[in-house]
Amino acid sequence: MSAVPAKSSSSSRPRKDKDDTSNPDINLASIGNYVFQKTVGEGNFAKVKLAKHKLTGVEVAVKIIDKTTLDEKKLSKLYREVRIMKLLHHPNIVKLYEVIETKYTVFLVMEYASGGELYDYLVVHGKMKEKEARAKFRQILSAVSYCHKKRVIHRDLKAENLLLDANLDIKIADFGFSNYFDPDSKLDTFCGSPPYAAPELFQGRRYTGPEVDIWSLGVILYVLTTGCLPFDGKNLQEMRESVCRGKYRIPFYLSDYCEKLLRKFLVRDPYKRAGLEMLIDDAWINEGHADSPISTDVSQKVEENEAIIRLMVQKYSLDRDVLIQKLKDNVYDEVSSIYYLLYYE
Ligand SMILES: CC1(C)C(=O)N([C@H]2C=Cc3c(O)cccc32)c2nc(Nc3ccccc3)ncc21
Repeated sequence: MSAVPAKSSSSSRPRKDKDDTSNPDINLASIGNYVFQKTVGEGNFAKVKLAKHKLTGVEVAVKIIDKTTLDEKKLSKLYREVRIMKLLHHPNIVKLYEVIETKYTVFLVMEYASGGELYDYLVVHGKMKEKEARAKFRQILSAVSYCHKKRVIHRDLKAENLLLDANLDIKIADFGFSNYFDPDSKLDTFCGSPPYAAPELFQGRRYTGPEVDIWSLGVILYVLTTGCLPFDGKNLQEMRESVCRGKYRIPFYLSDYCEKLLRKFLVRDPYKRAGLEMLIDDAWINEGHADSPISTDVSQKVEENEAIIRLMVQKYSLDRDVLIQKLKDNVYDEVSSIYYLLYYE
């Protein structure tokens, strides 16, 4: 039971040829105030490099997107991802510090989660005891309900997209499939990775939004506590049948409260599936946390920190009013990024 499942790819995208050198930005050693160190990840349309901010020394992760490989649709999805990242300020969601755009490339300067993927953590350490799974799951739940309160759905929640920072706190990454939702209308794009996808997505049904993230949260809870996927299959057809049948094994070692919680998440009928507001006072979620309910409106909205502003004005001879106005306007440039890096450090 403890064999952690194989990585799930969110959707098959054509690999672009590696050696196209039409984009002069792709192999830069630095960009803006950031010096690249090593490659942390490579996707089909983006490369992520570890970098260091020259002025503050803070380590960041820079997502480098080669615009020349994107068509109109993908480009608008990229700008939507950036708009959504600018909206989200939560301790368990990776932060966006700065956006640098050239003719060919977009550089998203973001928080670096040095602990890597929760997926890899499970491969190394095996399933978690319920106490540890609860601590992680509470952070995930807090971040996802914060997104839903902002009318944002992630749509690709999975162990591979849950990163860990140096303190092993959760940092939700990769909002590439995220979107806004309207409680009174339906979305119909099939997103996410099959083992974590809700039955209605396999059935091509339209959905409101939050309910598909909630299904994925149920799968994540199962993976955290058992180290296995609840639904599996040799191919997409088998996976689809397994998810739509909705039957999964409950290992003997799972507590009753944990089993009851799984049953609230993994409900095939999206209209019967629990909403996050109901789950916040679930018995398993609150075991040992009676005095500290999950705070869902944890907005780390950046307030003006006088000490940091004064330090920046003196050390980098920046104009105080210009800096404060940038923070008010939610700007993500080389000046405001110094503030964010010092503020969140
Ligand atoms: C910018 C951002 C948010 C991002 O896009 N990635 C990529 C890159 C690799 C990867 C992945 O393996 C899974 C999800 C996201 C990602 C990041 N990876 C990290 N740390 C890390 C450290 C060791 C191994 C994997 C990830 N910190 C921040 C980011």
